Amino acid sequence: MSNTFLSIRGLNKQYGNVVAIDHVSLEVKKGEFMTFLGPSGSGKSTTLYIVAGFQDPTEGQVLLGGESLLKVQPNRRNIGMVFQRYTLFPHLTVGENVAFPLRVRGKSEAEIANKVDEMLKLVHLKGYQNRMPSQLSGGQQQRVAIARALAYDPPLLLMDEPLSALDKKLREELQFELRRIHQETGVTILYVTHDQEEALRLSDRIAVFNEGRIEQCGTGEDLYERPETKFVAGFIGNSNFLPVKVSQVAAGSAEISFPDGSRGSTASTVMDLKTGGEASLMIRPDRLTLAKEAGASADQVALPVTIKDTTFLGDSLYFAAVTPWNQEITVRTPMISANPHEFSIGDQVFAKWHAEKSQIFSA
Ligand SMILES: Nc1ncnc2c1ncn2[C@@H]1O[C@H](COP(=O)(O)OP(=O)(O)OP(=O)(O)O)[C@@H](O)[C@H]1O
Repeated sequence: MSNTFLSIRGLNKQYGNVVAIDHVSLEVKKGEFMTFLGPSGSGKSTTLYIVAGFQDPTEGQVLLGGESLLKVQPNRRNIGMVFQRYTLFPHLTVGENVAFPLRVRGKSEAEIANKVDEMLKLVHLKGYQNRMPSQLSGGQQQRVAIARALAYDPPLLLMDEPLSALDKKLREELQFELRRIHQETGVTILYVTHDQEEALRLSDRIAVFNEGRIEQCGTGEDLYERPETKFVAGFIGNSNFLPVKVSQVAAGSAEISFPDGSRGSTASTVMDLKTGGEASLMIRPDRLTLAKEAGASADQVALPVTIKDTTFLGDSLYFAAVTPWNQEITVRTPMISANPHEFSIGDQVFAKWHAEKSQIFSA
């Protein structure tokens, strides 16, 4: 890729017998907001810390602008960093905190004053210059940390769960701010989170980590609409996984049967799908509709279900329904196309979906 800015190649890190990351490779473009998303212990922080220089890889290479980063001392890497916990100097004012990296780099007083002003404006904390960190809310402290990290115009900003210590409302506010700051500065960001909603809101692309590997890297839409593994399908968005038997495989489609004998098809296949084999069919709750009659068009699948619960969620209706083999599945219907009183608990109805809206994975 010619416009690659940061290149992570075959990174491997072992702590004794523990493999923290296993041949992680990734190309990041200049100005991109790239998020590492994955469960606890999946290797996100280890990868970030190797880029930062806090850890050395057992194997692999990291290039920034085509030059190896691994040979450069951490304090010379010119990379901005923001962590989960507020890491401001408690004895310095807000202004002095932001000025700190500039002082270390020997900038002139005039330059420092200008930059501190500009940065506090950027994070919407104009006028807070003389406050002490202890006089700020958690969200404000993180804004100062962001201002400090960006003060010397680093080409790369690393953020390790920077919003996870904040309550939901503040977190959402800062997510919005971060997007704006990213757009205004054009800085390349590597961001670590285990919150999929946060990842979807912020990122240009998301690398999904699982057990030390990147399972898939793509836009939020790629990951939601075209997950390549069952793990990604389950980790991004909500999903129903139905056990199926494969009765026929053709190019780009498969005939399947469900445990109650009902038949259907799916417009997706995976490499190791075999006729007669077991597989898992994934359908998003928002791709399912409920109907009183079975009548389905040729490209639709209709499964008999019994409604177990209905919930009004304001913008949508949520149903829990039980299949003939006693599996609970969920259906989500936007209010705009729903009549809240059409279905009741105990109703025997049909859950329908279009074959191309489902995806099959080896079981
Ligand atoms: N210093 C260490 N010594 C031994 N094992 C470690 C060390 N640091 C990390 N590990 C292990 O490496 C694996 C990856 O950890 P890492 O912190 O990168 O995951 P993570 O995805 O960032 O998780 P979290 O979201 O909990 O921070 C885990 O199994 C962890 O226990």
